Amino acid sequence: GTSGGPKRRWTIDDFDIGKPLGKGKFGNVYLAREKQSKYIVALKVLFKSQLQQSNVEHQLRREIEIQAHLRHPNILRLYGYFYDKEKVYLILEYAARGELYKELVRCNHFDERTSATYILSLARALHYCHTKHVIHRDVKPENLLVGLNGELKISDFGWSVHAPSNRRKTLCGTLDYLPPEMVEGKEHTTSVDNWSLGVLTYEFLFGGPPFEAPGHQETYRRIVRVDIKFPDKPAVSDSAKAFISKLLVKDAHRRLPLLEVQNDPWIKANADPDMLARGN
Ligand SMILES: Clc1ccc(CN2CCN(c3c(Br)cnc4[nH]c(-c5ccc(CN6CCOCC6)cc5)nc34)CC2)cc1
Repeated sequence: GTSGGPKRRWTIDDFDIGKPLGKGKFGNVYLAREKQSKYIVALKVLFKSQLQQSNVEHQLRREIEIQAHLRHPNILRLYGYFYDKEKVYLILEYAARGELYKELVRCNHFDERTSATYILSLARALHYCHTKHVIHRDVKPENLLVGLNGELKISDFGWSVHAPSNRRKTLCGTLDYLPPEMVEGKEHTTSVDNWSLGVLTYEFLFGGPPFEAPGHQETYRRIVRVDIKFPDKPAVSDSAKAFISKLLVKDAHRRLPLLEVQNDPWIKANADPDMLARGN
């Protein structure tokens, strides 16, 4: 593979380009194969013109800087990058089973065992990031990919920063995953990811985020009030709801620490150890 080898200068001619895996605002992601090693990768091709127009080059530089240094089974690897006159290319790990949110849309919601297994692996990956003072800040289904053995991979560190931070996350995307301190533009630290883990657990079990509302204003209000409502359908255990309530706490210091997630009764009763053993 391309693990830790000498930093060589890649060019597009080193790769056979395959089918597009998806299209985004700034470019596309292609299945690709490195010619010499025959290694399969995902090649994210970004247009410099688009990046400049949206003034996100600094964000891309941070994404590259952060993701290149992270090594964890549940974090999508960034093997390297290169650029030419018009484009920037990111050489990324290929996640064989694609984007998790498409799976969530397809089956509406996940069962408690699947959800607990995913959440425990994410807690481990986020704790690893936090030991390196990296906050992801954008943990949502769209940024989760599924590997060959069904293991989760956190991708897209475009919004990650070094803790602590008061860097405004220009609210272009959805507010749904942001904790009170971020929607209020206050200083925030690694515990924003603990909050997002609670939002994600809710979305896995109920099929949608907890503070969803028609407009930004209403979502904002529901977040800062921590206005959680558990619907009757689908039926979800009280211990799962108790787990969610330990993470969706307004006071950032009182959120369940990521290292404590593995000791939570709901997680212990539902997370699948083999799944986790397989480097998940
Ligand atoms: Cl610039 C930009 C362009 C597009 C996107 C949205 N996606 C971000 C994630 N991308 C992938 C990355 Br990065 C790494 N590995 C991947 N693997 C896949 C993938 C893998 C397999 C499939 C095929 N499906 C798998 C599930 O069953 C039905 C068939 C679809 C997508 N997409 C990615 C695909 C594109 C984000 C940013």
